[in-house]
Amino acid sequence: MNHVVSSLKYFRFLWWCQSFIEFMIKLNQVHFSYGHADPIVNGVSLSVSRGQVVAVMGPSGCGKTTLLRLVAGLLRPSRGEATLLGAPLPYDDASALRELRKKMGMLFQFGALFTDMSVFENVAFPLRENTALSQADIQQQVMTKLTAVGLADAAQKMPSEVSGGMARRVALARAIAQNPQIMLFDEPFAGLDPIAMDTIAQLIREQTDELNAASIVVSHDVQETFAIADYVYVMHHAHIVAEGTPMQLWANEDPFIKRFVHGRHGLEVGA
Ligand SMILES: Nc1ncnc2c1ncn2[C@@H]1O[C@H](COP(=O)(O)OP(=O)(O)OP(=O)(O)O)[C@@H](O)[C@H]1O
Repeated sequence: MNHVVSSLKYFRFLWWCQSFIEFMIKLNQVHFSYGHADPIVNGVSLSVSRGQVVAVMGPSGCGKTTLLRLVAGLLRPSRGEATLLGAPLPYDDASALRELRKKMGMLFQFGALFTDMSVFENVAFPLRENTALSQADIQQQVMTKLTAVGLADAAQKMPSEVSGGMARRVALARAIAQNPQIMLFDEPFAGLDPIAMDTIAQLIREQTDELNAASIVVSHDVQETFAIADYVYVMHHAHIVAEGTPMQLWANEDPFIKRFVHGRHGLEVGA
């Protein structure tokens, strides 16, 4: 009897472990090119499990944003497979894709705010569009997110009345308004001062932990990104050329990785 109980405990333990290593995002040998041009993403595999912040870094033009668009299902791989929440992306089923996107929060590089809506309404927008929350719940959720990005006082301002850095934080609050399970951030630190950068980085970490979500951060900023990432992929010329924990990449002796990680980040594609 004891034997059976301990076996059951063991299987429950395995199941518990599995829930932690479950991949929320998985790309398997994904290829993509725009039209007939050279591949922009060439045989890329990556995975992100629950509660992980994974960074994709690399020089300008190496294909990072394209990779994020492939994860979001905005682009379809020419070869390979993209799996989200355990199932292949349903490219041919628009309504399934729409439902899936409701579980995603995306902050894209040029994700502009709606200029004719207040900061509050910008953050409320996805909640009004995609949920049946009451006005009171929307009010509470929006103010929670605005407080998290340090902008509760700016709720009634219009986008034209806030600075560029503040607008970016509003866009971030909007991206996480629905408590998404998958969060995709394209250059979330661009145009921010060091304090705001730190706030945003910590917020990405905290939201990922609180929601037990899976986040991908695309960034050039080694310091901020390494501070919050569990795992990092480095892209160059459409390929993943290195991967590991921030500590492992910090210690990587490859000349390209050393150059990227330890200083001169402004590498061009041909570097
Ligand atoms: N819609 C498009 N049509 C054709 N080519 C594109 C398109 N979008 C991006 N590209 C090209 O794909 C390559 C990779 O672009 P991508 O934006 O993915 O790079 P990135 O690594 O995110 O760059 P950055 O760090 O500068 O944002 C670039 O050469 C770019 O010009």
